[in-house]
Amino acid sequence: MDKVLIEQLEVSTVIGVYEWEKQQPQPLTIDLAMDIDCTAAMQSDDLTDALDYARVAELVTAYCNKEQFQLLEKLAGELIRLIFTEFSVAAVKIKIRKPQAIENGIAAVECFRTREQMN
Ligand SMILES: Nc1nc2c(c(=O)[nH]1)N=C([C@H](O)[C@@H](O)CO)CN2
Repeated sequence: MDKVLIEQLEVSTVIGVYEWEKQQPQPLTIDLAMDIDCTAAMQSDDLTDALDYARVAELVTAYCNKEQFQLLEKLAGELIRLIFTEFSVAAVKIKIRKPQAIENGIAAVECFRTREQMN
């Protein structure tokens, strides 16, 4: 299966289980890999036949700006659901890094779901 990727998308959102984390947004970095058949775009050279990664990035960024969750897992699941709702992709892999979570490393969550798994 072909994939359209977005790597190291920087967003800001209110996320965390502790009270101090709920007071202000913090940075996250998101990688997305979306399974989609690129045959039509290969042949036509037309953006309307492609998954427009710029639109996906805008949607994900706007969603993170307005929503608030405790867990990275919840945000990952909601972003996967949003992408399936808005775009004709067959599967989504998402990795969300939370650089400020731990002092001596980078915490992250990675999730993969097919469209069927989310139904
Ligand atoms: N698996 C997870 N573990 C933790 C999360 C999370 O979202 N998923 N979140 C926290 C806290 O919010 C932490 O980031 C504060 O430093 C702890 N563990």
